[in-house]
Amino acid sequence: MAEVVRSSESWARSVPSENVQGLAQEMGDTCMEIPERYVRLELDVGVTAICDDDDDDDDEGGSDDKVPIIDMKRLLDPNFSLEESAKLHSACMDWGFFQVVNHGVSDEVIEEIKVDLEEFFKLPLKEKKAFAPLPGGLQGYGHKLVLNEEKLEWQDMMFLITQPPHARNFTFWPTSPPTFRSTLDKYSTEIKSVSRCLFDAIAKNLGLNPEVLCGIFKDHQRMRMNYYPPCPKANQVLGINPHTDAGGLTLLLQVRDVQGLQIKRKGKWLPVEPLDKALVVNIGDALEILTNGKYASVEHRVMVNKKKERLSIAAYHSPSFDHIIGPLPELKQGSCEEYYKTMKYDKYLEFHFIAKVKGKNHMDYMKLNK
Ligand SMILES: O=C(O)CCC(=O)C(=O)O
Ligand SMILES: [Fe+2]
Repeated sequence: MAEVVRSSESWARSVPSENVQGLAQEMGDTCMEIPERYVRLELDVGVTAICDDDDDDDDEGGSDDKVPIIDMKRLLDPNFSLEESAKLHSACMDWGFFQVVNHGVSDEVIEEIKVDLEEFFKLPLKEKKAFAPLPGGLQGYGHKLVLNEEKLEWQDMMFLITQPPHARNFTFWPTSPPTFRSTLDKYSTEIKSVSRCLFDAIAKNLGLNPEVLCGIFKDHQRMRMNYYPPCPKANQVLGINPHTDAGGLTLLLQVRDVQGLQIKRKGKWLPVEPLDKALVVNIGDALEILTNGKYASVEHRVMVNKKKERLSIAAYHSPSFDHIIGPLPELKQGSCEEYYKTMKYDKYLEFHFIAKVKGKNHMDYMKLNK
């Protein structure tokens, strides 16, 4: 096993990971078994909730097995915004996940980023390795954060800090493939403005000054580009382990119409159906803490497909490392108790990434009286 590289960011450790794309190819060519380090005998695929396309529940409000859909055009239209904001509020409280349509990211940019991403993962390994992180760095192709899982994840990924000014400080950025880089620039800027709109609407729903949330989440955007090769024994591996996202809001684009993302809902795993051009949005731990638990970060994982590859891009919007995270004073007024500890975000991250945790257990540590 590769040696752990301690990054310049105190909370993060990353290890060079195996090239899973190559491994999957080799398995296809030789009919070899899945290496033991990937096999999850305990995988509870049996409890996966069924997503029934034919049920009569309407998407507008009632369905309990489909992630709510928020229409951003309606959210911004004075004639419909009250109604759509209420939908957003209940999605944040009851689901922690929703899909956003009419989000304003242009079709052109979405198409470009999808194509560039597919092209990148198609490159020969040698070329992709040119984008491996420098020693101690986190950004680039092939390394992964260590989450203390003994079993490996069935995926390759590239991790980038995309939002200036921080992006400028990192070595990967100036060396990224030029077309990819300009597409990412456009995509990250457009995604950033979608996240601003959402933070704004969320702040209004919580009775906060919009500047409060936009201020906290204004300049940290990271992207994780995920490539999940097919696996003949797809039910025995995991593309990504059950986890919650650490930050405020994650905006995810699923590149192809291949199901894989599942969220924990009422004790079961529920698939999130890919919806053309929609962004899947979820609440992260920092927003759960800031809202004093009113909005919850929800555990999710990724299953892989037997035959098809799957790609996604997750854009995380997080507080800066030295930001103090705790329940916002405005949300603990009156009789409301304070349920979470207050600490610097990097201290929290250290715990999120380094503690021996699984799924969402680490949030227990953040709760008071535990
Ligand atoms: O690929 C996906 O659908 C989800 C990825 C994810 O959860 C993440 O990158 O944090
Ligand atoms: Fe995630």
